[in-house]
Amino acid sequence: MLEVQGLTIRSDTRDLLSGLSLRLPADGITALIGPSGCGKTSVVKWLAGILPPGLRGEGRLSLHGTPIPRPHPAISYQPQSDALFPWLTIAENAALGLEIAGHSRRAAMARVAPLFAPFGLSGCEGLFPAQLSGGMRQRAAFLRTIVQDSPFILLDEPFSALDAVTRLRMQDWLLQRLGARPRGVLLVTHDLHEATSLAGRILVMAAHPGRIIADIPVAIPHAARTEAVMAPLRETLKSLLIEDAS
Ligand SMILES: Nc1ncnc2c1ncn2[C@@H]1O[C@H](COP(=O)(O)OP(=O)(O)OP(=O)(O)O)[C@@H](O)[C@H]1O
Repeated sequence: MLEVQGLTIRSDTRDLLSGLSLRLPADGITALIGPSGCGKTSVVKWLAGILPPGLRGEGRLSLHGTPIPRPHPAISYQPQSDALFPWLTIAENAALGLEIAGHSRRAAMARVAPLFAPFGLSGCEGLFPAQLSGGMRQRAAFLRTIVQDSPFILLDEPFSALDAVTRLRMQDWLLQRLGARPRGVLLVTHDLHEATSLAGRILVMAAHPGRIIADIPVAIPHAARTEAVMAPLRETLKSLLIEDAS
């Protein structure tokens, strides 16, 4: 269990978040939804230890009850922008997280190689990020994050640039991968279908200041999450988001 307690994030002019607490179980997906600007990205950036200049965060982070520093090797992060290095090939970018974690380049490359095909990136290994579409770059960034061994993963709108079919494919792939090798995922998304089809828990944030206004467990097995079954939950989430905006 990864636990954040009493997180406050301030800019020079205001408190973006005030006293936010959340728990990320070691298994399954927790979705974080909320209106634009409520602070979702700031929460994950704080967790990843890379809050930008201009923002200051204070809070406690613990792993299985023990306080840990940020950044921490137990946590990997896929930012909203793909953050691929333009001077590295797609294969080198994809392998980078493993190399930083101590794997040799050869071992890291061998580990990422089988994932290019399922990610629709076959033949792109030797290309540079500028030669790929936005959706392809996002898949490469997802590959780089997911291939790492860290038990907790922060995904900030990881599929936002993908077409509908590729997005569904990547979502299925993520569920299968987590089924085979459980990890704790915090998924920031604006897509209520994505949240309700993937998450075991949905945290709803409100703005001014950013805070969590609902923590909703989703106990329905993934195989049973049809449109009709999940529609009432999506309506509940919509009402919470609309109530906050009005
Ligand atoms: N470097 C910064 N300096 C000052 N304020 C910032 C900085 N980065 C973000 N903010 C402010 O923090 C607030 C929260 O931004 P954040 O990106 O965390 O929201 P979000 O919920 O992830 O939004 P979105 O859904 O649009 O991605 C916004 O009001 C934003 O203007």
